[in-house]
Amino acid sequence: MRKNVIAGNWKMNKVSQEVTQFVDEIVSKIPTSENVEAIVCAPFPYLAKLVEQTEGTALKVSAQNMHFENEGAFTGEVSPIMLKDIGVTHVVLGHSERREYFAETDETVNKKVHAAFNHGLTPIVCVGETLEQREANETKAHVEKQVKQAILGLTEAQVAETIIAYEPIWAIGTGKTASSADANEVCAHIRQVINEVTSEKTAQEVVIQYGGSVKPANVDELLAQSDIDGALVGGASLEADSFLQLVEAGAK
Ligand SMILES: O=C(CO)COP(=O)(O)O
Repeated sequence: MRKNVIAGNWKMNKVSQEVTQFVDEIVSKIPTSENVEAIVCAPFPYLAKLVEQTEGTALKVSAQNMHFENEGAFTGEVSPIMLKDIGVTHVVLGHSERREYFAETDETVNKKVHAAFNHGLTPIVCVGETLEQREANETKAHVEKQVKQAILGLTEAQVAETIIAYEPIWAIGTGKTASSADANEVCAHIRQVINEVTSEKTAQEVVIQYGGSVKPANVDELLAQSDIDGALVGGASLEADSFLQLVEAGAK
């Protein structure tokens, strides 16, 4: 059975003292259930400290981006080797904010997914449509293209380990959540695409999260859907109490 992966994407929020306080408040309370995996996706300056603070606990630490090269003249970038070196386990790739503001493309996402696996990091690959695409009935075709490009060239075992986050762009930070049925329909389509590219067995193993205004009040209904296996959460992951409630919902 697939577990729920609840990942809190802090985006560009929190300073050192807030990071420490967050961890202190929740680390001993994170459920150790086999049904759930809890991850915080923090800004680069706090990753090493977070890895130390969460050592031996059920809370995992993710970066929000990385470069695909191992090293070199890429001023301002962080490599997969560096993330692995400090003990980070996951990396968010292709978030819509990176695609929109930082020229991330399906091609660079694919390179980064390969780099993640080459260095033992688990990628959380974000896909999702704009409001215009949804209204033009292009959601499934768009998401299908993003997923296919992201996993291009991976082995079936790597596809099975990839976490996919379906985040409709119009639902991010807007308070608008896709209805659980609509979200599930797209997540089921993603699973079908993976089935076509790999196999039914692999498609059944892949964790597919929903993201976009997830909060304690709507998480149960979303997680009850057949093809939603967790959530990638922005705003509601910033408060320790609210993040903990989301993880507890995932553990049920
Ligand atoms: O972008 C998101 C997580 O990556 C979603 O953000 P919100 O939960 O704030 O809508």
